[in-house]
Amino acid sequence: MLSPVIVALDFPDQQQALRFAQGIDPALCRLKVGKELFTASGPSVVDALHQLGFSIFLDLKFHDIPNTTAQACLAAARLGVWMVNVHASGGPAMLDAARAALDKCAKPPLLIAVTVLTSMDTANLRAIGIGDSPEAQVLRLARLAHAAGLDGVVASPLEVPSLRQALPAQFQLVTPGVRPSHAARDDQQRISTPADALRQGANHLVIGRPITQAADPQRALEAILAEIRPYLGG
Ligand SMILES: O=c1ccn([C@@H]2O[C@H](COP(=O)(O)O)[C@@H](O)[C@H]2O)c(=O)[nH]1
Repeated sequence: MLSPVIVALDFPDQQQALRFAQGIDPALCRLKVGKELFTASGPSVVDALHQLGFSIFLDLKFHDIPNTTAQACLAAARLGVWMVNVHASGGPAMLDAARAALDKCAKPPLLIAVTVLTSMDTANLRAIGIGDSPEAQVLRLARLAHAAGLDGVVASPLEVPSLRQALPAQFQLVTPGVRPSHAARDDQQRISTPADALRQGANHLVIGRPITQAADPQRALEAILAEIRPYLGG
């Protein structure tokens, strides 16, 4: 079975990202290219990581009017990435447009919707006018994403049990906010350990700083894989 770990490559430039990637075995994880690295380096970093043998989650979290979002998803698909994402809070018309655009591709990437950022808690939600709990808001947005035919959602591991109960088994659950028990929480609010996230039914674990900032990243990755091995299927 493929590793469920997606390492978040949050580096300031291509050179540092590639230096890191060259020290990691592509059989052990996928990589996530986010806003910092893509803004600094552009599509060339995706090409270079593909050449090293990695599958790429392009985490640009598109959130715009339907046409702009759809065209951005198409541009991402042309890079040959494995997964792309949009914000579910862009609403049904935006989600439908993104889905329709990617359906025109011969080999579309997985299309995933971000629900509530894992850095947000109840107080943050209230500050932007949402009185519901993170769990209720995640579920509402995940249902929208599912209704629009998306392949899954990004949510914290804490919402995985209710998502698994409410949505079909093939709906992909991608969870950042994953922290080995010894690791710092950083700016994440809704967290759990890699083993707990998988045990609850997450498909993919997005993990950045606990691996990228480790003294020995390959060893940190291998330690996480050893912790989750009992919970891997097949
Ligand atoms: O809700 C979300 C959506 C995306 N992210 C991204 O995941 C990584 C997490 O990195 P850590 O260093 O493990 O905290 C980061 O690239 C975020 O942009 C998220 O954390 N939460």
